[in-house]
This record gives sequence, C-alpha cells and structure tokens, in this order.
Amino acid sequence: MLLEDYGFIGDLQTSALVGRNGSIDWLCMPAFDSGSCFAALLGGPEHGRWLVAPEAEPAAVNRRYADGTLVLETDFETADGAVRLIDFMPRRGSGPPRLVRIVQGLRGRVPMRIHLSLRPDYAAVTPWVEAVADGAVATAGPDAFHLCTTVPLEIRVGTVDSEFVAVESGRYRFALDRYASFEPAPVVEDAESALARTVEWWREWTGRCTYKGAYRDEVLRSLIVLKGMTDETTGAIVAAPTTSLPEALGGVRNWDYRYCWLRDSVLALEALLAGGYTGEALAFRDFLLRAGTGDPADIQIMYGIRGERRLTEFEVDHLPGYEGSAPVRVGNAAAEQFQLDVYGEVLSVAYKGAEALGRIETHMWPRWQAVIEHVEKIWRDPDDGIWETRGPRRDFTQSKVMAWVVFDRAVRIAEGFGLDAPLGRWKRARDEIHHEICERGYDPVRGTFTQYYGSTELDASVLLIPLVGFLPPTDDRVTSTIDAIRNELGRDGFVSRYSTTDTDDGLPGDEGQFLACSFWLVSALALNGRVDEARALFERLLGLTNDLGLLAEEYDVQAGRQVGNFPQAFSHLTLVGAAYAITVAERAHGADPVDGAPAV
Ligand SMILES: OC[C@H]1O[C@H](O[C@H]2O[C@H](CO)[C@@H](O)[C@H](O)[C@H]2O)[C@H](O)[C@@H](O)[C@@H]1O
Repeated sequence: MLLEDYGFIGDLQTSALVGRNGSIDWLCMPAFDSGSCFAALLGGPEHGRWLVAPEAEPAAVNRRYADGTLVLETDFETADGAVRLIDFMPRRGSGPPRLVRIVQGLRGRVPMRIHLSLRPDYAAVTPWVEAVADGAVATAGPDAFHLCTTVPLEIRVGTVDSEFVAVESGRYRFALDRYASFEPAPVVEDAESALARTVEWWREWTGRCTYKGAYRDEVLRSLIVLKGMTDETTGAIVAAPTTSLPEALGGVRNWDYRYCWLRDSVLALEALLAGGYTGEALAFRDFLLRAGTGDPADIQIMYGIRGERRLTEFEVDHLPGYEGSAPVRVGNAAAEQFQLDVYGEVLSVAYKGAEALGRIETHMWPRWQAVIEHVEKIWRDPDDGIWETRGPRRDFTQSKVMAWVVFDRAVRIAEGFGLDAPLGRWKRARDEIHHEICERGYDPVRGTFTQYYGSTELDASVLLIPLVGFLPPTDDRVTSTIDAIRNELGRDGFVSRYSTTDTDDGLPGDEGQFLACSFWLVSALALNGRVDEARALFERLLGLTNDLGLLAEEYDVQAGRQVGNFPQAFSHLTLVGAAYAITVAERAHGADPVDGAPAV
C-alpha cells in the first residue's frame, strides 16, 4: 500500500497506522519505541496485522476523522450494502494500551472478515492463542494480548479469524489490550464508553486552539497529529511513530524516528504554542530538564522518550522493509552526533517560554547560563549538521546561524528580564558569529548563503536565516538566497535539503524532496513580501497531503508519492509555521519573525 493509504490513530503513548483497506499494519505497544506487534508495513501480512474489512472488494472507500479528533472513520460501500469502521485508541489513564475497532452497519447486509495475526518483537515471535469467555488471549514471552469481543472467533496458532454479517444499525465491537504476560488480564472498559470518552477528550483539546489565521483547518489537523506524537506521561515528542520508511523507495536511507530529537521537539512546541497549547510546552521543558540535566557538554541531540541516552542502532534482518527497502533499523546512531544547532533551538524555546510566561523562573536561569557558557567554548567547532549526514564534519552555515541564535536569545532574555549576565561578552560572541557567517558562509559571486564555509554547495536549511531573525526577511542576500535555492534545489517547485550528488552525506542513492524545507520556503517567501507565491506553493504542498491531511517526511516528485517516515512531525510543524508566516505577512508585512511567527 502507498503511505498515503494509511491513517494515524494514537493514545498519546503510542500509535497505529490503519490502511484504507481496514488493515492495521503498524503498531508498537505499550510505547512508541516498543517492539512492533504489527509490522506488515515493513514486510507482508506474515509480519503481523489486523484486518477488519468487507469480504467483497469495496466499490468505494471514504474516510475522515470525526471532527476535531483522532478517531478514524472508514466507510466501505459494497454490492451488499455499506459499513463504517471506527478505529481509535482511548487515552489510557492507569489502564493498559488498547486499540478499539467498531463496525457499524450502515445499509444492507455486509459479510465481514476479521484476521488478526499478532507478531510481537518486530515479527520475531508467533504467540500461542487460546479462547477465553469474552474473546481470545495471545501470549508470547513478556507480552500478552487480550482480544475482547462478542463476535464468534476461530483460533489457530498465532491467528484469530472471524466472519460475520454486519446488518443495518448493528454495532460489532473489538478491543485489543496489551498487558504484561506475568500479570492478570486487565478489566476492560466497554468500547462505546471508551469511544465517547475519547471523542470528548479530543474535542475539549481542539476546542482550546487559539489559532485564528490562514488555513485554520489544516493547521488544526497538524496540531492534532503533533499532539498524537506526544508522550503525555513524559512530555517527549517523537519525530515520527515509524521506523525505516524509506527516503527513497528501494533504498538504504531508512531510519528509526521513534525518539525525541531536541530540534524536532522544540520546533513542534513552537507550533503547539502558536496554537495556544502552553501545557505541552511546559511538559516538554520538564522533559528537557530531566533528560539533558548535568554537564551541558553531555547534552545529546536526541533521547529516548523517557530520556534514555543509549539508542544503539541495529538492523532487523528478518524484516524485508517497505517495498523491499532494507535495512530496517531500530535505534539511531545519530544520537552520538555533534549538531551545534540544537543549542540554538533550546535557547529559542527558553526565550519563547519566558516571553509566554512574562517572566523567567529564577531557578532556570543558571541552567540556561551553563548552556550559553558551553556554546561559548564550542561554537567554532565543525559539526555533523542539521541533516545528520554521515559524511565529514563541516562548518555548516545553518549550525553557525543557530549558534548566533544562542547569543541573540541570551541577550534578549537577560535584557528583557533585567538579569545579571556578562552581556558585553555575549554581545561580542553574537556579533562575531554574525560577521563570520556573512563573510564565510555567503558566496557574493552567486549571491547565496552556502551549505558550509567556503563551499559552493547549497542547502535549504539556510532558509531559516530570515525565520530566526538573523537577517531581515527582505535583505537582498535573503532574497537572492531564496531564488538560488528555488532554482537549484527545486524539483517541480518542491525543494531538496541538498544535492545528494554534490554533498558527501556518506550514503548511496538519492532521496525525495524534503517537505519541511518546502514549507520553510513558503515562510521565507511570505516574510519576503511575496505572499502570492507563498500561498501558491503552500496550496501545492497541501495538495500532497493524503485524504486525512497527513504528510510523510518527503515527497518523491518522480514517483508522485510520499516517502520517508509517516506521519512526520517536521512536515506538520513546518506546515503550521508556514500558515502562521502567511498570516503574519498578510496582517503586517515586515513584522519581526522572532516575536511573531514560530521560527519553523
Ligand atoms: O537522512 C539522513 C538522516 O535522516 C534522519 O535525520 C532526519 O530526521 C531527523 C528527525 O526528524 C531530523 O532531526 C534531521 O534533521 C533529519 O536529517 C536520521 O535520523 C539520521 O540518522 C540520518 O542520518
């Protein structure tokens, strides 16, 4: 199936991908980063899935989220009638992780088919399944699963099947819980009250959205997706709920995104803050304080969702990969990289948080100061860069821009709140970095900022220059950089991060057009005063979302398909940032982007 064929549901601790054919092909329980129990996405049905669908091929499939929620409704029209499949994961509270599927007969009598094959530990294990009074229990090592239903079941080793006829107005309920096999099966809440509670919770959450700018529906959908990637118990935000969906179909650029990158999370938070969601910002701030606590020299670029530091990367050889794109990787070696930009993102969130609260908590200031002092020592060092390339370290221009952000925001906080700080020293560092970037990161002959000092290569990450306030959005160097990136990194109007032929990223093959960079281009154009061009590109990008408004990391222009992990926080948070930038540009051209639009 195409990535566009999947819908996303979740319970704020994990999530699942539901195909438009009624098959759930990806689910990790109990947490986003647990071993999968359904991994058909990265192989075939034999790697675990849960199908609930009409027996006959449907003539039409229409789906949507119930208004303001992450509850998915898929309508199947067949020659026998019509049914609705309602899929959701209720918020847990102290209960187990649970996936609920309700079949509602809409018209006629529709023969339905259920096929559940649980394959825990990334499809390494086939569980033993036995019948119980209210359904079936599957056990495999530490994992046990309870399928609760009143529909008759056929049980075999590793699978549960069922056939029944859905009649008009009939409701057929299935709930799958995961629990520790050494504990008793949990007592289950009935599916209908779980549905009512879930809808009510999401509607209360979306009802609090304060965003009133352009493209509100699309922004709200993206905020729901970002919330769905948030672990509400720890405050962490995952970059995506999947691993190893390829950046190029059939290629090796396959990574595990089920972790909390400081960069992605901080930018996601800025998007959530733009929607009025300060609670998420504070929860992530606390995550950051716990995970990154101690010597600032030990701050990692990413953590596990509970703050784990060791994210050892390995390959799962028995999974063939999405459309044969091997290897499938678990863990991510990028955790050991040095990426200078993350300090800028951290200081940026400190500034935005203080601005939102109207004060800076006094116990926080020494922590931020320690980070700033660390950056004073390291900002001249070459790093691995925002794209985490596995090639040589460089003086990446975007990394240095974000080092400038550290001192710029430090000065703004200290001056704005009258704090005791070595302001003279910080201002000198800020100005020295600014001067150095304009001298060494800008090619006056071509009129563009470049990928790294002294290079001629381009990199779409320099589109952040106007968005973080490094230069005014209408500065000539910004205008010509926008045009150079559009012309040289653009493919059918969408932009690549960099050219994989010119840049040594340590990997073979190419990749798709990076959606976040394309949304940054929208923001840069809007703030540059080219709002019509910004809107035109934004609307083309909206045209790439699937019928549920979901976006992967990249778009393969040639294949006309979404590629990369799905759904991807980076794409959705930059969508929000771009809508916000269009709104700011239309309301007051020339507004300060640092205090206005989120820098995403
Ligand atoms: O394509 C190379 C790199 O891809 C991943 O990194 C990308 O995703 C991160 C999470 O969204 C994002 O923060 C980063 O900027 C992107 O380049 C992968 O995690 C890396 O291991 C890989 O080298």
